[in-house]
Amino acid sequence: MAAALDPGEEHVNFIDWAKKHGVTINGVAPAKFVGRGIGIVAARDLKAGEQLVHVRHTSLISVASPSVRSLNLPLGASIHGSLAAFLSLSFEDKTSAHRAWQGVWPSLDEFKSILPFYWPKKAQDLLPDDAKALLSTQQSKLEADWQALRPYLRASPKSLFTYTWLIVNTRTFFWDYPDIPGHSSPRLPKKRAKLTADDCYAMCPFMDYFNHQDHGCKTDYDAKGYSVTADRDYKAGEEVYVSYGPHSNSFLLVEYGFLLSNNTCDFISLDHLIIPALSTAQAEILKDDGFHGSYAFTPVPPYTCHRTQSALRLLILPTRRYTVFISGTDEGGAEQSRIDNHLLNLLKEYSRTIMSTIEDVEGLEAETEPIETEGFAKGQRKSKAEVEREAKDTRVVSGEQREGLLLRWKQVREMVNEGVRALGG
Ligand SMILES: C[S@@+](CC[C@H](N)C(=O)[O-])C[C@H]1O[C@@H](n2cnc3c(N)ncnc32)[C@H](O)[C@@H]1O
Repeated sequence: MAAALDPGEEHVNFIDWAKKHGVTINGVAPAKFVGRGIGIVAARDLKAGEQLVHVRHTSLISVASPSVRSLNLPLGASIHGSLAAFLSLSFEDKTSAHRAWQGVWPSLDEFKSILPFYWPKKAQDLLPDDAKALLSTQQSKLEADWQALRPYLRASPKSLFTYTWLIVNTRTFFWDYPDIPGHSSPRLPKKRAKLTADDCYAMCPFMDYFNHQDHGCKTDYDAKGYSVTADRDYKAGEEVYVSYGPHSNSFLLVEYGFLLSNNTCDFISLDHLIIPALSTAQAEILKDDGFHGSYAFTPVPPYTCHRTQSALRLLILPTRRYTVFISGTDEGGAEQSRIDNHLLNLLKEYSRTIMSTIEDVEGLEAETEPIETEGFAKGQRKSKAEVEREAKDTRVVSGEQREGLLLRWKQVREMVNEGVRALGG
């Protein structure tokens, strides 16, 4: 069991604040865990089914909260961007009601070492393709939100907006406003029937202390608020997790800044191996049929999903054989060995790329000591020397970043090797 360490004074203050602001805490407490920041520990033996935390709905920060609505942010701005704008303005407001909560979030320096968003370009360029694609989407969304919201941010710098945007990215929970009655209310960001997953999240005090495992405690919500219930018995001192969803390690790395060593939801994307091999006509067919991209390979049977099987069939068989396969009139058993063989060759080719990429990552010059930088998150203005150090920081790969890259590539190599073995290669 990993040691649960004293989290520090600011967390004691926050717990006091949380209890006075609608958070009920039962048998758990925040603690520091090496390599995972703060997490939640069982403060006594816990029984399966016990409610561990309840957070009153009025304590959440969502775009329906009166303090966010009072900013009159543009209706067209994304929910993610609007929450980040609210947090940026709160950070600069010494009288903000959320100061005790902000004080327990990770610092900018912590984000810089773990989130690929802040990594030097040469380290970002060495991420696996699926992680690179996720990072590029993240960068575009953040830039679009900054452009839409900067006129509303008074003197807030982009660096602060970026930090709060990433706080929202790593610390929100799904929330579809069950406490707001009716189909259409001025407090809802859209008519209820039109809400998408991107419209539905909220910051949730204390709940955002829980670290992730692929299986964890049950999280639930209703009009009264959010709750966490023990999924099994826990011994005092054990870390208590929730699941953020069935995410691959590439997703966890880019969106949250960590990798699980044993992730039953892990997979690799084959998009970069299949999509470039498609002709324009084949790509159009797959787009029309809703089968373009997201080709997953898992290291356990059945290894590939229906989308991957469909794309491989279109790629190497006559189009009519693809058509009967996707229509379900023929399961394609007669051609399965040709498909498997093609996949085997793709995996072998990928295996060679992985070997040379691992050499490139090992060759990255790593700083042994992380460079200390002070940020606005601690309410300080930067000196010229600090600004210069930060500029250097963006070019130097830290030992932690290099180790993260190396670990991810080794996990990818293991999954590819498993595929090669399973396909008889
Ligand atoms: C919702 S917060 C959880 C609390 C956070 N650890 C903290 O220090 O405040 C999500 C962040 O926690 C960290 N995290 C969550 N689960 C983790 C895990 N299994 N291993 C390592 N870090 C984890 C990541 O930095 C992630 O971005």
